[in-house]
Amino acid sequence: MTTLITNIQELIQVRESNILKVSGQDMKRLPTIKNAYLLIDDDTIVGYGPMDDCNNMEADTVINASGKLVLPTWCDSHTHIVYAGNREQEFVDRINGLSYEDIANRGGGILNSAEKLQLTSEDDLYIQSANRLKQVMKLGTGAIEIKSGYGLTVEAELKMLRVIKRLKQNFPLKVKATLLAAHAVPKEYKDNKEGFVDLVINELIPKVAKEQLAKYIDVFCEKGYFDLNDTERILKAGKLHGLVPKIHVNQFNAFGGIEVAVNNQALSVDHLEELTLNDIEVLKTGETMPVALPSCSYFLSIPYTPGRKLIEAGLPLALATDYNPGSTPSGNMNFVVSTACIKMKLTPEEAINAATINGAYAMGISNMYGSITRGKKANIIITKPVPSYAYLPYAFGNNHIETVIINGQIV
Ligand SMILES: N=CN[C@@H](CCC(=O)O)C(=O)O
Ligand SMILES: [Zn+2]
Repeated sequence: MTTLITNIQELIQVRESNILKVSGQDMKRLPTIKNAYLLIDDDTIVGYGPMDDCNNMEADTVINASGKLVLPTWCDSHTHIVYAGNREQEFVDRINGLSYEDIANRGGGILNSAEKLQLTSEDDLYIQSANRLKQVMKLGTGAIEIKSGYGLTVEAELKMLRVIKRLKQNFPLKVKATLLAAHAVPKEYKDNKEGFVDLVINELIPKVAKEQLAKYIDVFCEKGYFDLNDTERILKAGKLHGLVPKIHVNQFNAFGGIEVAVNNQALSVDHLEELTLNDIEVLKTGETMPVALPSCSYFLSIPYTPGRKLIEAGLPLALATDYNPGSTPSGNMNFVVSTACIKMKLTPEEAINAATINGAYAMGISNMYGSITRGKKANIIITKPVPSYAYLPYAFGNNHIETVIINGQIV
């Protein structure tokens, strides 16, 4: 089955060669073709070019995209969309003066979500999560990473990962699973964090690896959660079982977690709201993708990741939502792209590169997703009529998407 999209006002993020990420100055460049066509065969991009080259081309379905833009779907490389219930009461508590830390210290936060999740059946958890996934697909997300981490027991973590597996089987978009093995110290281990890290290393990681329920291993490396030694131990144990590190780090404090991640060949380091000059130097020594989560900064009123500094140091940058019930109850990549432009001073070109090809890199899938390239998956967004691609982040909060195509099919 072939689909031909014609008269595209501008085809965005066209990459002739199959590059895996863009860094530094190159992020300012967003290759496009004006007045273009795009040809899809089944689930694959097979052709594109100027309309002048589209004469007499035939297809089973023809979509006229006159006045509209076509771009690759968003690649959201950091989410926690499998969760139970919500935490709007904590939101109100923060409005009334409590901090995220105060709420965590009194047993709320991640521990609150873990309690809810442990009491929720696997089927109910699946239904709640599937609804969120449907919603983000409509918002243009065509590839997504989903973490565990609200289980905090071996059984509840496995339940989360089995739900992610079902989502992967039942939805057309690309799903990559991460074992967020150490997200918070469970109440039962309050005075025995070592014991919990031992459980993660000796039981949880081997079980998850044996059942092939995750590809990546994550730790919340942060004061009051897991320190450098815990992080190192867990990443090493994960690697021994074939899991690739991809960690939460530098959200509230910068104390060397990035170095641990880079030394363990992490695929990405995520958050980085706090960043030292040394962190930037360390990042320059490896292939780890820095990932910014601007919706989290927005929601918690914490600093934005200094994306400009990273890009000006020649580094790449990816953008993701962090969709979760505590710090970012939103999976809207369009808002993320706008907020990166408005608050982090990324140009529209940089933000779109960060949310497509670099997001795909942060999931290890940029060979097949994240750009308009022959042979890549036909995952695309067709916008409503808009004047230019800069209009997308500019007119923030509006829905500019008309059609989302995933694996060659309209969703
Ligand atoms: N920071 C750690 N984990 C999540 C938030 C978890 C929560 O508050 O439920 C995050 O990435 O922001
Ligand atoms: Zn997160």
